[in-house]
Amino acid sequence: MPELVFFSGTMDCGKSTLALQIEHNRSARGLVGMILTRDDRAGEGKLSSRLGLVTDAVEVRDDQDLYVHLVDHLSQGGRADYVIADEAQFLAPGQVDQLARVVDELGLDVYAFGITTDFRTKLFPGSQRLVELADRVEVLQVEALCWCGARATHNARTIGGRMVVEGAQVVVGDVNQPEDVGYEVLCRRHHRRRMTAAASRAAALSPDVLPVSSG
Ligand SMILES: Nc1ncnc2c1ncn2[C@@H]1O[C@H](COP(=O)(O)OP(=O)(O)O)[C@@H](O)[C@H]1O
Ligand SMILES: Cc1cn([C@H]2C[C@H](O)[C@@H](COP(=O)(O)O)O2)c(=O)[nH]c1=O
Repeated sequence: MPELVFFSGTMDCGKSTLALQIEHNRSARGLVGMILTRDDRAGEGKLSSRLGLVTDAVEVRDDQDLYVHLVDHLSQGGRADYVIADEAQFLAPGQVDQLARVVDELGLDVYAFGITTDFRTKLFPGSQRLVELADRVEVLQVEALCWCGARATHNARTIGGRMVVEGAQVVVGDVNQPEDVGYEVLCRRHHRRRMTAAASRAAALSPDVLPVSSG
């Protein structure tokens, strides 16, 4: 049975790498994928991984009907044996419904990849709809780690190196960007305490935590 699968995790946990591996393994067996993405850091119409791999993709527009896109493609003689949708958190909920229709009515597997929650720990609308509709939600096995060594479960946004909890939901960016808008993955405990790696280092160096001299 064809499936809608949502591969989810924090930023930097290997989602795009897995998307590219699925694409590689299937195309090596002669299958043809329709690769969709939105706002990849590598630029328009790209699906890229931090391991350096990149492939061309269809850049999804705000108002694009993904079911109609697939039907048009197939009816014009194009081929699509499966669909990969990266950065799926940026899809509109209606576009996730259209992907479910691609599975049910066109009989194609759809593999969607994305982060579940934003820097405020709130669900992205597209991810919420994927959790609601997916046949399976898979959490990636290669866990990203918080600076403390615990499994990273949340995404923090930093501006000029300081963690923020207010702002626009969507700001394209990367981890390890302390000068600008950046992101850092944290465990829930340290996300709640707004304790990034830099903040923990600063706290360790603070005179407040040095031993008090008895002399
Ligand atoms: N230099 C490196 N050597 C080995 N693995 C790396 C290196 N750089 C990044 N990675 C791996 O790539 C992962 C990020 O992959 P990517 O597909 O870009 O993540 P995502 O799409 O989830 O944000 C990291 O968690 C790490 O496992
Ligand atoms: C947490 C969070 C992330 N984003 C953006 C930042 C990146 O451009 C993508 C995630 O990409 P990745 O391949 O999973 O690393 O999402 C955002 O816009 N808002 C957020 O709250």
